[in-house]
Amino acid sequence: MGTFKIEGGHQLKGNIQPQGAKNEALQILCAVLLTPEKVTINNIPDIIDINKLISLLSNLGVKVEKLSESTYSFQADDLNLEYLESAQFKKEGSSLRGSIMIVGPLLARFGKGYIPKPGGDKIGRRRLDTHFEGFINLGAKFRYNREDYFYGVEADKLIGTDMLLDEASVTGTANIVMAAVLAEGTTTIYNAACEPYLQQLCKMLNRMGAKISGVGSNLLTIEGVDSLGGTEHTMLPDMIEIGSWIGLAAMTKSELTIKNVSWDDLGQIPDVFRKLGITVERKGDDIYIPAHKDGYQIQNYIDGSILTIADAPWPGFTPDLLSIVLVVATQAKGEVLVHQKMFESRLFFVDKLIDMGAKIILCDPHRATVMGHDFKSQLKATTMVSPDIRAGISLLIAALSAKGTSTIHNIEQIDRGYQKIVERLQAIGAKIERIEGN
Ligand SMILES: CC(=O)N[C@H]1[C@@H](OP(=O)(O)OP(=O)(O)OC[C@H]2O[C@@H](n3ccc(=O)[nH]c3=O)[C@H](O)[C@@H]2O)O[C@H](CO)[C@@H](O)[C@@H]1O
Ligand SMILES: C=C(OP(=O)(O)O)C(=O)O
Repeated sequence: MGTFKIEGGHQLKGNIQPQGAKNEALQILCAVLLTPEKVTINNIPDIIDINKLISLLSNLGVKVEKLSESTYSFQADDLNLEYLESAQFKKEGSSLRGSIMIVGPLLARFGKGYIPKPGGDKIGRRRLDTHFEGFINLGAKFRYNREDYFYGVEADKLIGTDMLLDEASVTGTANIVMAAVLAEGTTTIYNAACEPYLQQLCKMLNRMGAKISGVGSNLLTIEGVDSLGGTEHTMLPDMIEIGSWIGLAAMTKSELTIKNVSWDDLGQIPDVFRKLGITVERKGDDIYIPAHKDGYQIQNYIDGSILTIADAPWPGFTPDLLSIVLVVATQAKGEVLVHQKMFESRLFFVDKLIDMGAKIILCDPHRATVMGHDFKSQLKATTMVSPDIRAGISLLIAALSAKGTSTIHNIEQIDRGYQKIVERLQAIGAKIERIEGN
């Protein structure tokens, strides 16, 4: 288990370039299974989850070529489908969440898709019903082996149909879209997730020859085609990383420029941080955060009532940034209620922040009220264990703002989503070190 040692209380300064988006990359990499032709992908983040998915694709027989640090080509022209029934696949497929999205493409192209219960963050219940109901609607037969948590779908052919998803699941929509593009006839998917990463997937599939309309809305219409061809695709910058760096700048009172953020794809993210009193300035396609020497003040609602920040499916605010909002609020002036609606186990890390001196009341598993210190009291350094990827980065931000030296264990949880984090933070002046192998 790796560890970070962090000396907090230092101001940072400079530019930071966000990595390619993890959650987009997971969708896009699975889409290479839809064609025997070559697909070239740029801006792939070098993080644990993505490297695991690339290795899984390679074990499945996809020819993978690394063309530069962040560009790879993939060619799925001679797959080894027996791998799907191997013990190795059961182990590798269950070690990340994104692997679930190989099922749709495999089902569409080869008539069968299998997956062990996927991993990902232990942040509450994460059901897969939406995915499999979608495949069943397209005509697939479903089986689930409860003993080894193994899911399977099979179909001689998929037939387009109209469906209304029971929830706007992000990976569920991506999976169903990737199955429907090769189905016979037309599929409509209502209550589809429509976040920028899904839009990116649909645009890429259209470039490969798919016929998807309604991209960006919650009603997708997909006219099935017989086959898809190769393409080139570039990942957007990671919006969760961008939000993390906004939080980092505010809490360490640092002047930071976040480069090439693709502003128009950030939705509510800049405004939510502005509601916490943080100045988020647009400079071309960069975000400029000035040093908040006098702190930042949380806005109330017009009627004077306390601000609530809650998640919702896109274009609502992403649940993946609520842990960061929460940690940033601990040093704001004012109060905020953070309401994590989607996941029931994502707020328990506040115990650690409370140990560090933050004023937080965990109202129930979904809601926490934060009373900011307005920098009148600094957080105290401590030793902690990162429970999940976003709590991990939030604790790291807390440690960088705290007085003294903190230690964070289980940093694999951070490494699975943040590329070369030590080097990038050191480059803007952070005192952070990686201690391997303890
Ligand atoms: C690999 C990947 O892309 N992971 C992201 C993806 O996970 P993932 O695709 O697994 O998440 P889903 O969109 O399926 O939903 C996650 C959870 O929220 C609940 N839910 C979902 C939709 C809804 O309208 N209401 C609702 O309550 C679901 O029951 C589920 O428990 O989307 C999540 C929600 O943005 C993000 O946290 C994850 O980082
Ligand atoms: C929850 C997340 O990831 P995953 O779905 O891979 O667990 C996340 O990226 O915040």
